[in-house]
Amino acid sequence: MHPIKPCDRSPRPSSKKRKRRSAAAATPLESEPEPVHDTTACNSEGEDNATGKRREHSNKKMEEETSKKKQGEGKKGSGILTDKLFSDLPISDLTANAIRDMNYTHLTEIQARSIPPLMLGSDVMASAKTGSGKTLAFLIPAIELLCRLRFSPRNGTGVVVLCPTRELAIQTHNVAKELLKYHSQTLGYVIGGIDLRGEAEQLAKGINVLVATPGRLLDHMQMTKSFKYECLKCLIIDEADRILEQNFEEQMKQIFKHLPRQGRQTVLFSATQTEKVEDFAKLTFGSKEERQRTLVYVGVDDHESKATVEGLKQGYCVIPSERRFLVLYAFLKKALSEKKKDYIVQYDPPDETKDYIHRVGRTARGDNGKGSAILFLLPKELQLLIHLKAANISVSEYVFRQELVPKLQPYLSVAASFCFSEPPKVNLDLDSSASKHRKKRNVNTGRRHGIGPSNPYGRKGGDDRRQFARF
Ligand SMILES: Nc1ncnc2c1ncn2[C@@H]1O[C@H](COP(=O)(O)OP(=O)(O)OP(=O)(O)O)[C@@H](O)[C@H]1O
Repeated sequence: MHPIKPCDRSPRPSSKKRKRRSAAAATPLESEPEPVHDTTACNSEGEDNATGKRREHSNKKMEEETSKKKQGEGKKGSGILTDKLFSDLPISDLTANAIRDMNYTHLTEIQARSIPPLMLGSDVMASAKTGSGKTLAFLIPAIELLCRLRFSPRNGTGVVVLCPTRELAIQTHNVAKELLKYHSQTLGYVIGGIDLRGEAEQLAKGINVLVATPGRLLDHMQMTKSFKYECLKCLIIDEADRILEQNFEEQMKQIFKHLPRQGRQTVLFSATQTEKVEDFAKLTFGSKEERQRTLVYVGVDDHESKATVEGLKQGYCVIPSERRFLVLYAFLKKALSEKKKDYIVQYDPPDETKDYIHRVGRTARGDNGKGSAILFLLPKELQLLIHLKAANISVSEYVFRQELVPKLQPYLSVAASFCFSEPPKVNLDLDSSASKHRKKRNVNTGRRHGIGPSNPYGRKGGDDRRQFARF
């Protein structure tokens, strides 16, 4: 079990003391969290009515589902699942019931290999393909840790999960919300693009599990006085490879300076093992020698030759730039008419192989996940395939079947009328000076965005250094 300092296990105070302690919630915390006096915490002694009812309900549910689960035990998915069961994990009933509600029975490999060392309190550095179940792998032990320590809002933040993008932070927050369903611990996120003051108000109330993007976390560390993180017990860095790519390195250094190091567990997860992740590990865990003494490595795909998942079909299609939009439009329209989702279409190539892996990793996720990804390439971009092959990613040529061509034709002609040679005449009846100016400009240049055969990405002159393929 995770080492708990003696003060974490101090006996539960009387209800009088409890009241006094809550009244003193505004006083600064000592370096260790106070024991939490919330009777809904995961211990079985002294449970209140609400907990009793919940337990009764969940026991009933458990009984109902035991037979169901038993039937399912023998038939774990043939994909990423192992034969290890969540019901065999030494976790609280509260987490176990939430997992059952999520309909998960078997652990994926990354979960089976990283949850045990994380539950023991080790620092862990793990990598596994996208869509292999990393989120639960780090969230379950982190939530269990706070549950065991009986964290409550007045203890402030006990777990920080850092994500490279807002979208990922929200996804992670949603999974944490499901896992915390029966727990008393609080959850929240701080991400860029949202009102700083509103977030600060939430932080002041005490967020135990905080999902954050690095820049915004640092903002609050520097500016939000009511943000309490002195008792931080676990720092999780998800998608470490992408965090460094987004130029968060300086912010990460600052964050490490602010965070308490003593008694803190550090966890680093990534989808790919790259030099950047190695650099990050140096920053996070110290030199290689230091790390070898204390760190647990979990490399699920180390023995695997394939960088992408089994259920993913990957194709590429060479299309001259002036037809790319037409093909995209036709492709999407057709997919929509057939009610097909989830296709990953890469309209332009990624800058690096690992970006490719991350993009296609948005489909064929989870156990036995199936999906398709198609990559549009200009003839001169074909050399990207050499880089992909070097990383053991095989992408086969996608040829539009002859019988598909007549089906695509109506869409192609609609798309052709959009922004290519003969735009349709549409009177928007907007007579503002801005629209007049726009009309004038359109007449002069033909294409406002400047995209054309000689400029497929709409580059605005030689100095335009926005992200374009560099192959
Ligand atoms: N034990 C499990 N059994 C069945 N499905 C699972 C299990 N664990 C996770 N999943 C499902 O697998 C999918 C991918 O999980 P998750 O998002 O955690 O992957 P990931 O490795 O973090 O991916 P990425 O690197 O792209 O963020 C999700 O849809 C999730 O619901």
